[in-house]
This record gives sequence, C-alpha cells and structure tokens, in this order.
Amino acid sequence: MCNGNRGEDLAFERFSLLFIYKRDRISSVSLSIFIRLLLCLCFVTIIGCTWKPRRMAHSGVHKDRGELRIHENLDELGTDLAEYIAELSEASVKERGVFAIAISGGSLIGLMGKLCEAPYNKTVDWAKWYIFWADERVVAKTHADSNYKLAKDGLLSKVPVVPSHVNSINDSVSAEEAADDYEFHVRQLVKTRTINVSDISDCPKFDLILLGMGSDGHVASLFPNHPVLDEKDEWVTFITDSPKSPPERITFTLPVINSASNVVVVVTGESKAEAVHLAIDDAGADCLSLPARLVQPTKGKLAWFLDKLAASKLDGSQFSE
Ligand SMILES: O=C1O[C@H](COP(=O)(O)O)[C@@H](O)[C@H](O)[C@H]1O
Repeated sequence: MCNGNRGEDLAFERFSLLFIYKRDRISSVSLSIFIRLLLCLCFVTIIGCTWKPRRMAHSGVHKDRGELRIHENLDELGTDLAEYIAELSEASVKERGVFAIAISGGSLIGLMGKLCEAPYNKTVDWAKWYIFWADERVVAKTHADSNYKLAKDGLLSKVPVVPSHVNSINDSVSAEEAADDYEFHVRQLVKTRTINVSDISDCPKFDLILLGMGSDGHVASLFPNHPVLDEKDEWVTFITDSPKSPPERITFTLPVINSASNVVVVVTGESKAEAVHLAIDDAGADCLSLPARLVQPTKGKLAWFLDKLAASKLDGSQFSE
C-alpha cells in the first residue's frame, strides 16, 4: 500500500513538473512571438515615418532609346541621380573591386551634388572610384572653363576619393598631345583592368559614363556635323574648333562611349527640349546624325535623366511604363 501511494505521488509530481515546463515553454514562446511582432511594428512605423516616396513625374522604357526617368524638378532629379550612381558603384565594386566612372562638365556636376551629402558621402565606397573625363577643355586646371576644376570644386573635394585615382588630362601641352596622352593613360589602365574591356572590341568598357547635352544636341565635346563623329579608331580625340568656347578640347569618341556598361545622359531645362525630342523620338532623318542620338551603347544600358521641362516635347506614345 505504502509503495502504491509513493508511486502515485511520483507520477503526480512528474505530471505537475511536465505541466509547469510546458506552461513555461508556451509562455516563453508566446513572449518571444509578441516581442518579434512588437519589433516588426516599430520597424514598420519608423520606415513609414522616414520613407519619402521618390517622386518621378514619369518613368518608362523607350522602345529603342533606353530608360527615361522624368522628374518634377531638379531636386528630385538630383536625389534619383545620386541613388542611381551609388547603386551602380556598389554593384561594380562588388563585381570588379573598382568603379571606373567618366564624368562630363557643365550643369551635370551641380546635379550630382547630392552624392556629397548623407547618406552617400558615407555609404559610397569612394576609395574604389577611378574618375575620368568624357571630355575636357584644354585650359589650365585652375581656369574657370576647366571641367576638372568644376568637378573638383563641386564634388571631388567634398568626398574621400583617392587623389591618385583622379585621372585628369595633361593641361600643359597642345590639344592633340593631351588627347594622345590621355588615350595612352586609359590604355594602361585597361591593361591592368582598372577599366574593364569590351567583350566585342578592344575598347575600354567604363562602368559608367555620365554625359550632359547642349541645346544643339552635343554630348561630351562631340558637336553636330563635326568630323570627329566619324572617328572609329581613336579612343580619345581632340578638336580645336569647338563652336562653344573654349575652342580646344579633348573628347572620348563614340566607340568608347558606346562600349560602356552604363551611359547616363542628364538633361534639364526648356531650352534643351527640342534637342531631347530629336535625340529620343522618331523625328525623321534630320535627327539621325545628332550627337546625342548617336549615343547607343552596344551592349550596355542607356538611361536619360530629364526634368519635366527638358522632356516637354517628347512623344509619350513611344515609351511604356
Ligand atoms: O561644353 C560642354 O557642354 C556640355 C553640356 O553642358 P551643359 O552646361 O549645357 O549641361 C557638357 O556635358 C560638356 O562636358 C561640356 O564640355
């Protein structure tokens, strides 16, 4: 009898312990679920409060002229452009360990200004950037017309790029020599694959070439009806008769521009709306030789960053959302 009671007591004790264990386990599981739900809620609330929708007036893909990103105003264009460049930089650094970017002069530099601000000034891997110029005016680097000076004052001096990665032209020689010298320099960096090489020619394949466009449709220093538009062999050429001052310039040629992995053309303002229309829409035979229209990356991606004014003469029917 005595043993029977002891056995029942033990069984009851075990059952109670099991019950307490299960109850505690169930309550710790529900506590952890509750905490997770609470954290999710906090996260969603924080994101909800800080996220500002990127306002693009219109965005879509043109049937054969690349991606169109049309913005309400310059501020929104600048925000989108900074994010776009930062994403390309990250992808390129991940894939190749470096980011070889060629920039232009003019209004483009001001529109890249948000790259010097948070978060990009901290999050972009600036040490991996190798900077080149798609075109340069052959003037001293201290001259107000210098594309290098423009970029240095407006961008490069504000972010931690490595000075030896800034590949500017030799400004103490003639335009012809400066072009030869720059091409030689680019060739050395293609050999070491700091600049990638095209899969279908021996051309350099820049990770990104950023272009502006003049109201005459010029890009880099490739002006309408100029013989350098036909240059097929040189990577970098020169002109001494630029219709826009200063007359002496060096410029990447079309084969180099069209070999890039990414080409971005940034155009703003009503005065350029007609040239944008000719560069993008099917606007007859006249537009076919416009320099901006000759920008057609063979394998790379082309994107247009426009404000509403520059896009105001576009034929909307030619691109899809
Ligand atoms: O002369 C030049 O002009 C174009 C366009 O300049 P913008 O001020 O009208 O945007 C520029 O992209 C190029 O680099 C520059 O040399």
